[in-house]
Amino acid sequence: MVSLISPPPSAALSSLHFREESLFSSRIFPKRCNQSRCYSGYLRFCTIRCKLLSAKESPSSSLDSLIKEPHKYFDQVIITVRSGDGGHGAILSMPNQKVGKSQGKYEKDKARKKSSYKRDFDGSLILPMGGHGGDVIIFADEGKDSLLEFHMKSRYNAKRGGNVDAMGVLNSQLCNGIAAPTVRIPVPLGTVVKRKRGKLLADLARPGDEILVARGGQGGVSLLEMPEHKRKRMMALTTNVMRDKTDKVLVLGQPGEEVSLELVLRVVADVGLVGLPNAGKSTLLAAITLAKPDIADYPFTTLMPNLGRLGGDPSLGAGMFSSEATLADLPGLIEGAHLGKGLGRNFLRHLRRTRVLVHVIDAAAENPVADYRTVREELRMYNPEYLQRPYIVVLNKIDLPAARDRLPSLTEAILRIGSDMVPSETKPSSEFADEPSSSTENDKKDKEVEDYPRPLSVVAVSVLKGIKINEMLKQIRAALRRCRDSNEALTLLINYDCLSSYFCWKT
Ligand SMILES: Nc1nc2c(ncn2[C@@H]2O[C@H](COP(=O)(O)OP(=O)(O)OP(=O)(O)O)[C@@H](O)[C@H]2O)c(=O)[nH]1
Repeated sequence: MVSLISPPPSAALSSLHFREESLFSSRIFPKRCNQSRCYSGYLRFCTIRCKLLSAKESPSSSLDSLIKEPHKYFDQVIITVRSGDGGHGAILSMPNQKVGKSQGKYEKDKARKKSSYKRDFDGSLILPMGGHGGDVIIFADEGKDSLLEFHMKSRYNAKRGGNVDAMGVLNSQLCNGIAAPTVRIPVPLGTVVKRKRGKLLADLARPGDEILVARGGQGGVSLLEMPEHKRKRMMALTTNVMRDKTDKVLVLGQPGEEVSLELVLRVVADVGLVGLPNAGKSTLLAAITLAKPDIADYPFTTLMPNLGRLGGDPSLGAGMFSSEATLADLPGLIEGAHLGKGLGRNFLRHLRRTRVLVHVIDAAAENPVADYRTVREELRMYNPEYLQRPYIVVLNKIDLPAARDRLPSLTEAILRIGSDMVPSETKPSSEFADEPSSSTENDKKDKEVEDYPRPLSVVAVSVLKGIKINEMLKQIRAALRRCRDSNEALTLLINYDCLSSYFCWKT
C-alpha cells in the first residue's frame, strides 16, 4: 500500500499528494474503518480532488500564457454575447364591477376610479407587457487600448426583462414588466466587429461609434380571459382577448439571441513608424511625443504597437491643430514578416489606417539600403497598397561616425529607389547601390521594389541625441498636410462630379 501511494514525480503533484495524505489521516476516514476499503475510498477521493484542481488550474495556465505573450492576443479575440429574453405578459380577467342603484356616491366614484384603466388615444385598453430583454451594444471607448481583457472574459449576457407582476385581475395599477438594462461593452477605437467567420458588422473608428450586436427579446403581451358571450363586446375595446388555449404563447417573452463575434483591432493612427528591429522607432516616438515605449539595444523590444500624440506646429498659427497627429510605433519587421516571421504579420494590419508612413533606417547598420529594400518588400508582399502611401525616410543614428561618413551616398542611393525609373544602363555610383544588383534574381526583386513611388523626403537625424529633430518634424507635418490637401481636392472633385451630374440630369 505504501508503494501505491508513494509521492508522484512532480513537485506540484507531490505537494498535492501530501495535502491529500494529511486529509486522509485526520478528517476523512474514521479510525476504525476497514483498511482496504479506506484505501480505495482515498484513491477515489484523490482522483476527484485532482480533477477539481486541474479544472481550476487550467484557466490560470492559459492566463499565464496571455501574460507572457500579450502581443499575440492584444488585437484579436472571439467573444460570445447573449441578449436577454423578454419578460412574460400575464393572463388577466376583468374584475367584477356591478354598481347597483342602492350604492352611494362614494362607492360609485370608487368603482369608476377602479375602472379607469390605461387607454390608448383611440380609447382602447392598454394591457401591460413583459419587459424588454437587455440588448448588447459594443462601443468605441477612448480609454481602452487593447482587447486583452476579452481573453479573460469572453462571454457577456444581458438580463431578461421583468414579468408583468399581476395577480390575475386587470386593474389600473398594472405596469409593464421592467426592461432589462443594456449591456454596453467598451472596445478600443479602431475595433472591427465581425460575425465569427462571417460578415463585417461595424468598424468602430471614432469615439462614440457603437453597434447593437444582439437585440433583447420582446416582452410577451397580456391577454384578457373572457367568457365567450362577453368576448365580442370586449374585443371592441381591445384586440388582446384570449380566444383559445393556443393564444397563451403570445404571453411568453421572445428569447434573446446569442452570437459569436470576432473583434479585430486596427490601430488608429495618422502616421505609422516602420523599419527593421533596433532601427530606433521607439526612440523616435519617445523623442517627439509624450509616449514612453520600451527602448533597448536588442531586436523586438517593441512587442505591441505604441501610440503617441504629436502636438500641432505653433508656427502655423490658427492652423496649428490641423498639424496634430497620432503616431504608431510598430514592432520591427524582418525578412519574411509577411509570412509570419518575427512579429511582423501580427502588426502589418495596423498600418491600414495610417495616412503617412515614416520608414526608420539605422544608418550605422551594415547595409542600410538592403535593410530599406527588405522592409519595402515586406510591405509590398503584405499589401501592395501600403507602398502607394506617402512616406518619408528617416536615416537614424547619424551621431555615430559609421553613419555620418556614408550619409551623402546613402541618401543618394535611397532616392534612386522609386518609380521615377532610373535607366537600367545607369549604374548607381554609390557604395550600396551595386550590392543587391549582383545577380539576376536580385535584379528582378529590385525592379519590383522600384516600381513604387519614391519617398517624399529623406532626412538624416539622431533621435537619441536630438540632432535635426525639427527638420524631421517639418517633413512629417508636410507629408500630413500634403495628404490632407490631396484628400480635400479629391472630396472637391467628387462633389463637383456629383453637382455636374445633378445639373446634367436637371437640364
Ligand atoms: N547612437 C544612437 N543610438 C540610437 C539612436 N536611436 C536609437 N538608438 C538606440 O538603438 C537601440 C534600439 O532602439 P529602439 O528605439 O528600441 O529601436 P526599435 O526600432 O524600436 O526596435 P524594436 O523594438 O526592436 O522594433 C536602443 O539602444 C537605442 O538607444 C540614435 O539616434 N543614436
